[in-house]
Amino acid sequence: MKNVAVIGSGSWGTALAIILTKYDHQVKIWARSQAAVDEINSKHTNEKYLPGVTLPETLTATTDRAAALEGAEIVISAVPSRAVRQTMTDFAPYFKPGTVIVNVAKGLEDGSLLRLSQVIQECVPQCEVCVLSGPSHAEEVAREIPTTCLIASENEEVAKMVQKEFMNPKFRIYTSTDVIGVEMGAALKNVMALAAGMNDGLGFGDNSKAALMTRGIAEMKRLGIAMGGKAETFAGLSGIGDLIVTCTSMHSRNRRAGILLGQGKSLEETLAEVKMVVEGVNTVQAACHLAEKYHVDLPITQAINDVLFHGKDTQTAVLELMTREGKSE
Ligand SMILES: NC(=O)C1=CN([C@@H]2O[C@H](COP(=O)(O)OP(=O)(O)OC[C@H]3O[C@@H](n4cnc5c(N)ncnc54)[C@H](OP(=O)(O)O)[C@@H]3O)[C@@H](O)[C@H]2O)C=CC1
Ligand SMILES: O=C(CO)COP(=O)(O)O
Repeated sequence: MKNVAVIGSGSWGTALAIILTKYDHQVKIWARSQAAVDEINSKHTNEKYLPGVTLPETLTATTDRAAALEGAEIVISAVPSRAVRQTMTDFAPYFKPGTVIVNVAKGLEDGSLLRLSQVIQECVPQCEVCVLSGPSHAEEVAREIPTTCLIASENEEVAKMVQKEFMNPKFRIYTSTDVIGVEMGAALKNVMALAAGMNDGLGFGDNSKAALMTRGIAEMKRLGIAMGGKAETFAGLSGIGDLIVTCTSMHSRNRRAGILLGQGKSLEETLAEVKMVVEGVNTVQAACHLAEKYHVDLPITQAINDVLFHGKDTQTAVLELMTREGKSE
């Protein structure tokens, strides 16, 4: 049993807090809003992010950073990618040296193009940073539907410690030392899920979805390998596994956003309707910049970038993808 702090009271932070509390850890959530803290502490719910789910009564929340981290041996960072640097900078003075931080956000930092574990390590160099990824919608983990994830750390001992602590009969954890591959799979699958949603919103079918996912994983792998990740990681839980769940599940925020975009809604309308964070939208520009930097071709990612930020209509983007020069697989 460990003392675990979860920074962020959104759907994923709350779901992880629930499953860890149910399997005997002492868990405290840090939320930025007092209303969220009051609801968790007194009503044992988080209706905005996990409607219909009852939280364990021993799971508590606070807005106080020092109180949240007091005694914490493992800290989960569960804020969206755009909030990671500021949040970790604000928390930095409260971390004890050697604390293990598990980043669960899936994305890249705009501008710096850094992976999120790199951002966290810059903010809190005194801590051990690792990454949790895999096909894991919060809505299902919170309801104890069997789920598998991956803990990635260059330090295998750290990965094994987190595996041992987080694993339970409903939440199976594998380890990996390929942090680059795991983080790039996690970030890039969100862009593909936007495309899969557009496929559905446009009224396309199963052939086009299968094509998108197959060529999508090829793109993810191409960039991931160029950055130093391993090919086999993209055949695993944080590659094809997460791609499948995000491209096909109605729980996926990215897929839902893609459906609305495919139906002709603007990006602004789409984000307002989905309400929760849509990381693919935040990741696509960074992915295009990385493609330039590493000289790799990412046609689907580029097409999504053109649709989201350069006014290209979805039908034209699909036609252009389909009529590119013929290639060998
Ligand atoms: N949901 C899921 O199933 C999964 C999500 N993830 C990843 O986890 C990360 C978090 O996603 P998720 O929980 O779904 O997001 P949600 O949209 O459900 O919640 C976001 C949380 O972050 C807080 N937050 C937002 N902006 C800031 C900020 N600037 N500073 C501090 N806190 C902030 C929100 O607080 P407030 O409520 O006050 O706005 C809220 O608690 C994402 O990177 C996502 O890709 C990974 C696997 C599964
Ligand atoms: O990463 C996820 C599932 O593994 C969550 O994906 P969405 O953010 O699209 O809901």
